[in-house]
Amino acid sequence: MLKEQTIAFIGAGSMSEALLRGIVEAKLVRSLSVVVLNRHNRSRLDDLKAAYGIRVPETNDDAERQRLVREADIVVLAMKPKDVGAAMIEFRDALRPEQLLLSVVAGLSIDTIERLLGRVQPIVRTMPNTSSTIGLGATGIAFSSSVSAEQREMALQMLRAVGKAVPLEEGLLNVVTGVSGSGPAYVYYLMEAMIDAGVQGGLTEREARELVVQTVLGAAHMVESTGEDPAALRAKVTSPNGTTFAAIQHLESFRFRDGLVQAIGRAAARAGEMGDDIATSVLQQAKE
Ligand SMILES: NC(=O)C1=CN([C@@H]2O[C@H](COP(=O)(O)OP(=O)(O)OC[C@H]3O[C@@H](n4cnc5c(N)ncnc54)[C@H](O)[C@@H]3O)[C@@H](O)[C@H]2O)C=CC1
Ligand SMILES: O=C(O)[C@@H]1CCC=N1
Repeated sequence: MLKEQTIAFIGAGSMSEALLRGIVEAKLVRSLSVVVLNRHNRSRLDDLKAAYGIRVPETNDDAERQRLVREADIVVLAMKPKDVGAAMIEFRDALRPEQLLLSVVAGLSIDTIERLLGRVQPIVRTMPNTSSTIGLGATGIAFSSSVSAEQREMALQMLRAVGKAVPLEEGLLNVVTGVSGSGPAYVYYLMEAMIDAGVQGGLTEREARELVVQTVLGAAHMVESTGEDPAALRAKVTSPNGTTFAAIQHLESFRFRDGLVQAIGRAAARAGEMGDDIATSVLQQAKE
């Protein structure tokens, strides 16, 4: 049961905050069973403690940080990919073989963690997105072979506290990174362009923003609540030789759809490259 677990977050950034807020507010855990560590920025920890009632280390003492990680049932890795090598080396000796490691780090593979630890370990590799902050995240989630059924359930509960979580083979997490991990940025990019167009046409920024936000919200809800394919819904907006038809034709002349498909492929490939870089640097640092 998640409620009886202690959870240590390594890294106090936006992804950690989204996840800890979700599990604390849903009362899936006792707030005092959650501890958050951060490399720098003590005031960030104090703010999280004040907001969610979680625990933070009392000192900046390395031994206390190690102890807090050692004592946890679940350890969440939530630092930037560039910092993961140093963090894994810092906490390697504190980690116990039965602890569940849950990573949100883009590219960090189960294999890299297990090679660094020199053993199999229950590991959950996830790829969430920033909409987790408001409970509307979309997360791909993969499990190492030694994750127990109970640990699997607890990890799913944690991620489902901040949105939807889809269990997948680990090999699919790079494409998930391209589709939904980075996905909010493509939608914001589209929204930026739609707002620009409205302003260029004479709307105020505020008017354009209000109309665009509602359009995007409405379109997402339409797909969800009707269960229809986006293509079928698009066809209903598109009158023969009308305005939408003209706009889509123009987008097609720029190969917009192909461009987006290729962009997502590029993001997925980049996730793979980042994973390779992390593996090289983590294993190199471990040898030094
Ligand atoms: N931003 C996004 O859209 C998404 C990010 N991610 C992944 O989430 C991870 C975290 O991202 P953010 O929360 O945006 O990062 P962030 O930079 O806001 O926070 C990371 C925190 O970790 C701390 N940290 C670094 N090394 C540490 C150590 N050894 N001990 C304790 N704390 C340490 C840093 O001081 C920093 O405060 C990244 O690996 C990223 O790939 C995953 C999905 C989506
Ligand atoms: O841009 C990045 O690398 C991270 C991973 C997914 C979203 N943001």
